[in-house]
Amino acid sequence: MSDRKFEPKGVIPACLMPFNADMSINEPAYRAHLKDIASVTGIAGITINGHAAEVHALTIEEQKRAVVVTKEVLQSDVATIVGICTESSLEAGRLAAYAQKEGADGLLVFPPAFMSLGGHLRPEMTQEHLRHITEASDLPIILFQFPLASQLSYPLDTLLELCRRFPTIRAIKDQIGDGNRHERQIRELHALDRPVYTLTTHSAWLLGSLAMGCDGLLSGAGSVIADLQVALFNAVQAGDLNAARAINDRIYPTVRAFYDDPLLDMHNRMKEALVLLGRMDEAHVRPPLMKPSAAEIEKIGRMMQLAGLTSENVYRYAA
Ligand SMILES: N[C@@H](CC=O)C(=O)O
Repeated sequence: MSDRKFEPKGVIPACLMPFNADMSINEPAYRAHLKDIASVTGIAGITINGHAAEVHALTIEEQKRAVVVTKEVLQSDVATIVGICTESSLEAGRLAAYAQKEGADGLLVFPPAFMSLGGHLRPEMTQEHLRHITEASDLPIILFQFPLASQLSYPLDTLLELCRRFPTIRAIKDQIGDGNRHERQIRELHALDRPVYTLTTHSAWLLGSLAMGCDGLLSGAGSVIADLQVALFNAVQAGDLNAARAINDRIYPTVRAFYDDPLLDMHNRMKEALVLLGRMDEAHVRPPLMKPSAAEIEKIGRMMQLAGLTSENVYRYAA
């Protein structure tokens, strides 16, 4: 276990998971990718086993192996936040305990996907899920607040009650998708007796979201543009709107490359971008994700050019 107490705020990129053509994990490429992200000055940690790493397509053994490999690469230099994404609360508890034993610094807790069939009407089920996790581990938790449209988001009252009941919830990763609700959540989480941070993952409108008072961001796009995200966050924190808008202009073409419909291709496209930028040799995704079309890969290349990103400056562009 790490001896540092991790505070989940600031810029926390979520890494990708490189695969070989036969769909096995490309461990050397994963290690190199982690090193690239970790080389960015100013990040607060790296999230593994998240959407960006195609966690839905990783076995439990692969998720555990990813924790071990990540710790070998990052050691105690950069905080490791482990996604806990499983349909089973028992499995979630076991994964959380494993992550803590292997030295992780925090957990990113996903809602079980089957809860979309009415979980918002049974808040006690979410409490039970979190009970299993918090009894297995006392690591700081980032609770993933899904988009309203997903039917997996926690109603505001439920969210606040979860934060009151489970003191290790220290932040939410917010993808609620509605600006009105987003701002209200930020304010009400800050107003709790034990304030809870908001890490935005509204990666398609980061500037607006950060300006509402977020405490940081946790985004898959950090696998490619972590340095620009750090620069944007710092400019917003400093209240320097002109600088923030200038950085946002550099980020914007990458938003079009990664986050245009259909959203589920976002991390798939980031892999293609890293191949185009010379940071990954190959871009394979596990089905049901499928390789973007040649036309889309061409668009990704064009957007990287528009953003000014090159193999020489990627991860250093904001400097
Ligand atoms: N918004 C996230 C995806 C959700 O986990 C991202 O930007 O990668």
